Amino acid sequence: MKKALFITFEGIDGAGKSTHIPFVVGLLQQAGHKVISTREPGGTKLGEQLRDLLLHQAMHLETEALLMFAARREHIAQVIEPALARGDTVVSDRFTDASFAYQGGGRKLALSKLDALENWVHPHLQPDLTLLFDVPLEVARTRLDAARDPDKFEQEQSNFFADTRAEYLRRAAEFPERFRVINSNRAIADIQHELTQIIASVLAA
Ligand SMILES: Nc1ncnc2c1ncn2[C@@H]1O[C@H](COP(=O)(O)OP(=O)(O)OP(=O)(O)O)[C@@H](O)[C@H]1O
Ligand SMILES: Cc1cn([C@H]2C[C@H](O)[C@@H](COP(=O)(O)O)O2)c(=O)[nH]c1=O
Repeated sequence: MKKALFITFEGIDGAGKSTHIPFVVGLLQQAGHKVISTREPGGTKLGEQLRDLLLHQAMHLETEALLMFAARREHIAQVIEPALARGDTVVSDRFTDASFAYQGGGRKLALSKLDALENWVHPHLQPDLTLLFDVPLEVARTRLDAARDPDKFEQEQSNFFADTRAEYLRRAAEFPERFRVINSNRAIADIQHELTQIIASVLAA
């Protein structure tokens, strides 16, 4: 049986991560994995309701962090852990690194509070692989402007995204064994080529 993997996609809004999820899911399926594709905040009925609040309702930064982790608790219990226990591979569009990057880096919530929430909600669960799609802020902004109406996070100023991006890169340096930083300011075909190599090396390990 294939080893079940937990793979997360991260990056600032507009970095291009969601564009590549179907491609990576396809690579994993070709290798014989049954794949559950999901997202945060969300992934469950309650999580999607919380997502709607989180993306559209102003709130205290600690409320925001707590709701992110409440949605995550449900997501882990209802989707992620059962899938991994069945032997399925889970691909999630964002996970806890996003809380460190957005609530910690962007909003300046103390990282010790996020450590405490992480240790409470998933003390023994970490992604096997985190793909961090990295782009300069102005590239992400241009892509978002062309794509859709901005939600609460996407309306933030450039210093918020600079700090969010910096925290993502800091975590990538802290956890090099699971992070791969992908230069997402390239043609989609070039990024797919690199993703093919990364997934092949993870599957071969
Ligand atoms: N390499 C690329 N070159 C040009 N455009 C791209 C590239 N990657 C993605 N895009 C476009 O940028 C926009 C944002 O992409 P996408 O939705 O994948 O970003 P995201 O990182 O998932 O953002 P969010 O987190 O806000 O959902 C889309 O219109 C997409 O087609
Ligand atoms: C999991 C998580 C997400 N966020 C933010 C990041 C994005 O702005 C939105 C989700 O939108 P997407 O288009 O699906 O990427 O939520 C956050 O601030 N903290 C988190 O933990």
